[in-house]
Amino acid sequence: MSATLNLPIIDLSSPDRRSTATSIRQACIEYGFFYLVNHGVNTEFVREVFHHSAKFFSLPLQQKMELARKEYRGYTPLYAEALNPSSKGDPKESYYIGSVADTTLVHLNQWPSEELLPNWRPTMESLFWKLLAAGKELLSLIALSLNLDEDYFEKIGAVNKPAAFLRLLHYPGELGSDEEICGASAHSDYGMVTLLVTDGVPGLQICKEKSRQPQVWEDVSHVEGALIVNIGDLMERWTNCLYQSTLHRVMPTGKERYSLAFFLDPSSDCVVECFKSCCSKSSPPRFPPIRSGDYLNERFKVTYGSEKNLKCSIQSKN
Ligand SMILES: O=C(O)CCC(=O)C(=O)O
Ligand SMILES: [Fe+2]
Repeated sequence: MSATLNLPIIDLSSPDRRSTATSIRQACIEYGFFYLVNHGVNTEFVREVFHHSAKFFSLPLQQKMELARKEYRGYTPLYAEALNPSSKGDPKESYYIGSVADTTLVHLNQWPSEELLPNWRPTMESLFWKLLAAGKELLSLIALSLNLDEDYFEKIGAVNKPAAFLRLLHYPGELGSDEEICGASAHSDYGMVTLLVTDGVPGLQICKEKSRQPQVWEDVSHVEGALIVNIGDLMERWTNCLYQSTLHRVMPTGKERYSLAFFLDPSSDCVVECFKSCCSKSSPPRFPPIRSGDYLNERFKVTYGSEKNLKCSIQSKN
């Protein structure tokens, strides 16, 4: 049995931005995870999105494979992805939608036809825009929490062409509850922040101290109407490990589960180097500066193996 955490709840629309920023700082230092409420993505709409997601995943495999992932966009079948590269592949299927905000790459997205799944594409595009808006608003508070100007991520070019991805996930329930098989194996996310929408079925767990052995896993419960936010590896590098990109996984419970993960990553040309407010003489930068696109490319390659056209899929062409 794992303990259940009481993660902090952050109110995105609170007028007291200073105090919200202070709570974000505490949450990111202690957990690297928190709940986000009043984020502008309403519960009714989320229900509709899950309905559309379930419709797609219930199509015959052959039909789903017609939209098989290319350029990191489209359908990924069961076991095709290993979030932990030493695992045999995760028992989940997913569907990736690349940034609809990036005019140079938006054409790479694949969509089921309107005849097959009416209103599917506009619903997913609408979710994308809503999560992008919430994510950008959150980033301004994260900047404040690091004693930076609210528009700092804009100023350094991190969000002008964000390499955002929306991933629809489906964990089939019938695969059993073998302790050894995770729905999503232990991993940290790669980029800035992830906004996660869950359907109420449990399974998500975090390990607060990744280097501690044996690892201690704690359950993250679903809070109706809240998004679950977690810090990614590039944010950890930016903050010199002040903010944790926490290890997490999804354990099977025997129940079918759906989730929606929105990865908000920096524009590929943005150079990620330790924020001045996060290093000092006694605490020098732990990581060399790195171009976001190069870093993400490497991480994608390890997770998905060598995928053709990997480079052009996540690097914007200027
Ligand atoms: O499905 C979930 O709850 C988590 C998914 C996740 O961690 C990921 O896709 O990176
Ligand atoms: Fe994740």
